[in-house]
Amino acid sequence: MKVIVVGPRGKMGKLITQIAASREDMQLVAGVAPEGRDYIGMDLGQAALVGYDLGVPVVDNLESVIDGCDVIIDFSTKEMAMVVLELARKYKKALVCGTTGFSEEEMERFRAAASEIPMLYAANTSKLVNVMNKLLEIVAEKIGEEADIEILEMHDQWKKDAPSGTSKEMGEIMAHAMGKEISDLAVYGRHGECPREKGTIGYHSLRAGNIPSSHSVYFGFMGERLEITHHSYNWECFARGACDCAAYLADKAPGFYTIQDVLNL
Ligand SMILES: NC(=O)C1=CN([C@@H]2O[C@H](COP(=O)(O)OP(=O)(O)OC[C@H]3O[C@@H](n4cnc5c(N)ncnc54)[C@H](O)[C@@H]3O)[C@@H](O)[C@H]2O)C=CC1
Ligand SMILES: O=C(O)C1=N[C@H](C(=O)O)C[C@H](O)C1
Repeated sequence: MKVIVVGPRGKMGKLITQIAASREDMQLVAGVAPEGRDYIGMDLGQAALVGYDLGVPVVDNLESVIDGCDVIIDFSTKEMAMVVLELARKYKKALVCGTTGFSEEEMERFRAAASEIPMLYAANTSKLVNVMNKLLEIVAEKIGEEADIEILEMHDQWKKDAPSGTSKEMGEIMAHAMGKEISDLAVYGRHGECPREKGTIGYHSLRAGNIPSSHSVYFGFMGERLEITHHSYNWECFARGACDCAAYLADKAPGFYTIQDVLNL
């Protein structure tokens, strides 16, 4: 499978490049970085600190290399992801997008592209987060109406979006399990709102140092609470998952795929 990585010097892009380079089922064909970066034209292996040359370049124009790939892996910014999406559609290339921070309209563009290309969107490519999502679905279905539900997520100081894509997805999963729409339940940054409004889901975001990612969901009852938590120690679990998603698309027809399909959850 021939792979292009967008943002190969980013936290995720670098790891994805390193992991893809180590996989026998993948061949990297280029990295795509923003115009003006001093590593444009450099070997992708050097730029992404793989430790050896890959014999393919980092370019600043996706369109100049897109013909040579089977799949594009995008963990960049919401602006660049939209550019990548349109080019993937134009050239009929499979796309894995793990970028977060999109509006509902932008998410709809990913779903629309699925009639033309194999499209996999995953706000979180960690296996254990997606197992946690299954647990949340069960718990919300059983006790969601009774509990005060609060989501707390922690990330590094550089993260561009809040709340995290994962926490938004967790809220949606729980709302659906309760037969509701998250737009009717969500309260962002609850502090200040007292007493707590019953039947809502609160979101709390904390940004500090280089915390890779933590998500906790609290189900508050009278006299007891249930907490379900995932911590990542670094970003490797997400990068491995991203490469598994790309490999999953190898023989797929156009359609909208999710990490749940990849993990068979
Ligand atoms: N789905 C998942 O499991 C995960 C998703 N993410 C998401 O992935 C995204 C990236 O996260 P990080 O790697 O931490 O960010 P980062 O800031 O370290 O990397 C972003 C990369 O995108 C590149 N980029 C920006 N504009 C570009 C353009 N016009 N052309 C080419 N490249 C461009 C930057 O040069 C940079 O290398 C975020 O939205 C984050 O929330 C992060 C971790 C896991
Ligand atoms: O930016 C990150 O780091 C992460 N972003 C994703 C999100 O917004 O949920 C996934 C994971 O939490 C890491």
